[in-house]
Amino acid sequence: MKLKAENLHLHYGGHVALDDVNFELNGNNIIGLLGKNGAGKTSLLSLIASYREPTSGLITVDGEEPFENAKVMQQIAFLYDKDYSDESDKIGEMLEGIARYRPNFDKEYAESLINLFKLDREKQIKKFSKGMKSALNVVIGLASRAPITLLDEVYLGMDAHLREAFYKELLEEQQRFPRMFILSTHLVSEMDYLFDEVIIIDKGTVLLHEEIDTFLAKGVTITGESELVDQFVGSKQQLNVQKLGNTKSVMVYGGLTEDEYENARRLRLEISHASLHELFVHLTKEDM
Ligand SMILES: Nc1ncnc2c1ncn2[C@@H]1O[C@H](COP(=O)(O)OP(=O)(O)OP(=O)(O)O)[C@@H](O)[C@H]1O
Repeated sequence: MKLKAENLHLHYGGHVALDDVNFELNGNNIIGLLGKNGAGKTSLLSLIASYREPTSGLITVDGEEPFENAKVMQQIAFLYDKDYSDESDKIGEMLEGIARYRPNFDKEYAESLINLFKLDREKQIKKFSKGMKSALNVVIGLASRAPITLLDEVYLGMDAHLREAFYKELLEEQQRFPRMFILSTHLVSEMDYLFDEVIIIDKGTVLLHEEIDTFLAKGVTITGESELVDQFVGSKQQLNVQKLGNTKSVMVYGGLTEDEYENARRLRLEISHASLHELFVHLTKEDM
């Protein structure tokens, strides 16, 4: 499926939550949607899911706008930290209801996920713990097999074991039934291996959208004797600098050429790649 945002704006009264957002997503990839608190991730996902209408600009799914468009809405599953405090149904009853409007919903798969996450079939959903409610969202999100699945911080409250089970299941499911997943997260270092692409949103605009390998290749840390590091770094964009005695470590953005790698070896400088977490933190810090 093709998901396209063109000059997208969303205002809440006088507050600008999304400011000229543009991107195009094609194909069956897992996309990490990263941004600091309040950057606009949930706002963007709610436009894609047609929970809201853009103030201006366009969001399209295979050329069609999702807002109040039943055909497109069926193609998109949006799972978020929903308030289940009035939900007196048990899990079986709830999934029966969902299966009625989700054409690809796989009940057998849902049952296996309920077992995997050890969700209590006899308990009312409103009595689930926070982690269980999140696991329920994962069950709905995966078993719906919607062509576009949006998971907004869906791990909230899940303990480390549950999260690991979710990540493993997501990757296996993506092998079985490839589709587009967009995952918003603050657990960048824990989830980086899941992503094929990354979108970083900052203050309501898209700071970057890249394939993960291309992006990661751009973040390089050079460590060595201070003067040599300074000489090597020259006018490159510096994301972070650390000094210890006469040793300096500089994280640069933009990647290195083969000649530069060779030069670094000659100067006995140590080169390492920055992690997604490091790149994200330094690209979005306030004084950038
Ligand atoms: N219903 C609303 N009314 C007014 N302002 C809102 C509303 N929802 C969000 N905002 C504001 O819009 C901006 C973007 O919020 P949004 O929830 O999209 O960010 P986010 O990136 O998902 O944040 P977080 O990581 O904290 O969940 C924030 O400044 C927020 O305060």
